[in-house]
Amino acid sequence: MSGEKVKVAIVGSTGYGGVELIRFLLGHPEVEIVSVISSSSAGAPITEGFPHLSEIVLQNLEGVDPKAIAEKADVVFTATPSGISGKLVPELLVVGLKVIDLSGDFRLRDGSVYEAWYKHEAPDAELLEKAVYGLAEINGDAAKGADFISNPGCYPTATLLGLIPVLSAGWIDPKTIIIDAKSGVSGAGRGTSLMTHYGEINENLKVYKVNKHQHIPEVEQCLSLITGEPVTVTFTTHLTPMTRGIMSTMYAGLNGIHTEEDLVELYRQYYEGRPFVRIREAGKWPATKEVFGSNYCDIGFAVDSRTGRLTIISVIDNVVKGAAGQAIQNLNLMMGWDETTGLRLSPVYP
Ligand SMILES: NC(=O)C1=CN([C@@H]2O[C@H](COP(=O)(O)OP(=O)(O)OC[C@H]3O[C@@H](n4cnc5c(N)ncnc54)[C@H](OP(=O)(O)O)[C@@H]3O)[C@@H](O)[C@H]2O)C=CC1
Ligand SMILES: CC(=O)N[C@@H](CCC(=O)OP(=O)(O)O)C(=O)O
Repeated sequence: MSGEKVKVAIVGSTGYGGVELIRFLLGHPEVEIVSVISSSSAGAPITEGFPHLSEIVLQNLEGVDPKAIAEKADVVFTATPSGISGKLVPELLVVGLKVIDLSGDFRLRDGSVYEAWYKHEAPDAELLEKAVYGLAEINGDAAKGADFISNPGCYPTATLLGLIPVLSAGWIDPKTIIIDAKSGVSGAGRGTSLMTHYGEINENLKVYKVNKHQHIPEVEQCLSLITGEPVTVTFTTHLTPMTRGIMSTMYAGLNGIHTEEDLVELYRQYYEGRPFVRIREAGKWPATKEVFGSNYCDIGFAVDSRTGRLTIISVIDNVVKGAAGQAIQNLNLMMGWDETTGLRLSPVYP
């Protein structure tokens, strides 16, 4: 790159994913943010809605104009809702931008599956084929040099990182997988709703989208690629009264006898050289606070020799590893940089 910084733009910069991209990219040594984009507040300083960025981000918000973005930027992040990205991304690719999309629009290979679960018209099959699914620890090689990456969903990131090593090893029966996942309210984005406002979620725990969550086909698509045959899962999502964090607790029947120590060794080997996945020692389980504000995914295990079942606990910060952090990890892979560049922040504690 001859010492020049790569120029990045962010569409959806006024959402939770977009603002978190700004926070991390400000500390990234290889990039410069050249444009923060909003479809509804173009012309206003970003600090009007986000005073915490006062005297840090000086630009005004700009409108969504692919040609104008291409004149300034090399890479664009689309932190936009599903249904919007599907229409916008083709316009950004055609003007020569590299794109990293945070929405669900390009994660599913089969457009008819997307339409069934997301209830939007699917993007062109050619683009669905072209999009590299950016689960960095699993598919990082495909991201290297790519010009279009589809960032995984928040729940699938925690869930797949937790399940793939043991499924690849053949130690669990894929027919028995049950996933019980919980998210903080920022997973629903910045918009207000009856689901997430204080009086509704404070001191409350809610189950939602049972057997209907749009991340079910994404998890099944990836697990089926691992086993080579269709895998279906029971996947139940919960909303918890916290701002950030996902805990995915997964259950499956074990094939044969494997101890917690065996699992720790299997996972440490599988993720060797992948600094953002941390495996707890046997008998220790991670908590969401231990990854808060960071790009880590922490995983722990419990084997129940009485029932022959394995429990896997995987935690991430949904806004970081589940969205903006992983998107930057994908930028690093795309550009051939060390995957940790700009992401070496320890979790915020307490
Ligand atoms: N929050 C999370 O934990 C995660 C989110 N995601 C995905 O990332 C994406 C962004 O999520 P999040 O930041 O939480 O969502 P938010 O609702 O907080 O933000 C979305 C942003 O998109 C912008 N937007 C809306 N309509 C348009 C449009 N027509 N054209 C351009 N921009 C538009 C809005 O900004 P404005 O009105 O200023 O244009 C808004 O700020 C979503 O697809 C989400 O599913 C994925 C993983 C985790
Ligand atoms: C707490 C909460 O509401 N979380 C959201 C996650 C949304 C998301 O990541 O949606 P995409 O698939 O479009 O990326 C949900 O469960 O729908």
